[in-house]
Amino acid sequence: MFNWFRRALGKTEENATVENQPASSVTEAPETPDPEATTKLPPDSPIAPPEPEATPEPEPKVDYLAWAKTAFQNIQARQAPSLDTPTAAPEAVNHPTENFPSPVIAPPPDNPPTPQDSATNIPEAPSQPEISVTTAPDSPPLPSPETPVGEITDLTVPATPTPTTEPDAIPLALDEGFLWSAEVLASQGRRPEDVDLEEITWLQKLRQGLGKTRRGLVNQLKAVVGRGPLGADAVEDIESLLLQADVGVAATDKIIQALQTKIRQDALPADQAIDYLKQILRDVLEEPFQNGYDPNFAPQKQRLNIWLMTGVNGVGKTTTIGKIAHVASTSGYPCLVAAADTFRAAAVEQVKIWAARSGVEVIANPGKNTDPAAVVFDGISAAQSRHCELLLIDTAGRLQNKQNLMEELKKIRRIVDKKAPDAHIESLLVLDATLGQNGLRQAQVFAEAAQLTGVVITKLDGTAKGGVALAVVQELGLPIRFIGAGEGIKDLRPFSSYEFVEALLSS
Ligand SMILES: Nc1nc2c(ncn2[C@@H]2O[C@H](COP(=O)(O)OP(=O)(O)OP(=O)(O)O)[C@@H](O)[C@H]2O)c(=O)[nH]1
Repeated sequence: MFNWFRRALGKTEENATVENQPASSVTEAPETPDPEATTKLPPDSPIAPPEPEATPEPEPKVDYLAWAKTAFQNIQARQAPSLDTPTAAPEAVNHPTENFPSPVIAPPPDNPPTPQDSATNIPEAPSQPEISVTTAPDSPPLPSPETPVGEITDLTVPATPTPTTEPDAIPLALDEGFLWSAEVLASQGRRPEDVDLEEITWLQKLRQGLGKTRRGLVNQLKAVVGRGPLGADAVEDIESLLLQADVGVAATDKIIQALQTKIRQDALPADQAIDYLKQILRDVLEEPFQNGYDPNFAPQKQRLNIWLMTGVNGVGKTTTIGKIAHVASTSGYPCLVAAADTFRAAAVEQVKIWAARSGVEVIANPGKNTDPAAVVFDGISAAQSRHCELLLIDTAGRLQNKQNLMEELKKIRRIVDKKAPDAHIESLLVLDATLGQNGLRQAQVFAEAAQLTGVVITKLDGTAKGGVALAVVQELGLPIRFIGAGEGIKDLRPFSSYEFVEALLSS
């Protein structure tokens, strides 16, 4: 299994750090965001006006096709069925050459994460919480490094069936989608031998999900910016395009101001203007990192991390909990779920189903209208006694009224702070991207009561336009931590502003 959190931390091998993290993503940020951080950009400023251009060193030109073929070969070799007769595992290809050698075996990811070992002998819990024990599904054996070398003949191989066969696994093929994904990864400085099929699959899903918005945006944007310096009419055109993409008024204004500043100086050709627009969107998405939020988001090892999951019903909160549990447990973080959405009995059952898919245990209290604070208390006790590193707490998405809901969230937070003072706590709001600006209003309601520290955006594979990501960052100043693009257990990944913007604007 691919360790998505190690990737987010800019590491693809043990203790190796890929030199590809964009500058803004490696700044060490204090642990808890300081809203009054001095680095806050003045409210009315456009994106920081462009620095005087230093003559950059010419970037070594990457042969993206060679890079993609090398990555493809390594992935295909890892997909090849292992045979009985072990053979020496030659070095992975990492120096693409024109006439490609026959595929070589890249060693399987080092120290692959062990599946969540679900404790079967549960210690007597002090209270009477019900603990549903699930065992991690038998993960398929990793291809042995001795997998034999074979000639590449068929460039399309079926994707390896995953333990829970994904509804729409994308077959591996060296096609346009693979090449696009490879270029996105290569341009971040990744090495072809490190790339995993899961990364390619995810990037293709993300690009598909944002395809409709991208086609609309890019074609019309190119027509507008291609006319040279932005005049009033051009600004109006771009403004309406961004608003139609759910970017929201505040983020749109900021983007337009930055674009005008740049294009007023140079009559940029359309492609360069689009590249500059990409940079502006990345700057908007990464602004929380300038204000104290850590750009690298992963549970801290050897420590209890508690992630409170909030959001109204229907946005995909339960599904998201199951998906995050899957990412965490397959990335080597012992994980537990506390079903504290006790307002709806069905919610507890639903969380159990999703957690079982990820082989993660659920702490729940049977019975009607159980006190969610008691479930949280039991969940933390269980996580502490089992030295879990990640406790996901599902909270109510709907109560009799907003006031009660907010009070309950505050009470849960007080329990967490009291019971686990040393835990690293995140409070993540789950937002449905298809709700567009309505989702933003929900976010504002939760922001204060739930002491939010981040956002998860779901349903980017549906009719979502994607712009809500920019709107929510601009309005709430919160970083996006995950995005979901499908109903499968693997359809949620840590958020990358670079990859999101490429999927939104790169045709
Ligand atoms: N297409 C798509 N559907 C999603 C995604 N995430 C969740 N869903 C679907 O959205 C619906 C609601 O998901 P839930 O996880 O039940 O939402 P919830 O917020 O827990 O809502 P309640 O179950 O009412 O508490 C389900 O049908 C999910 O399959 C996504 O990324 N893409």
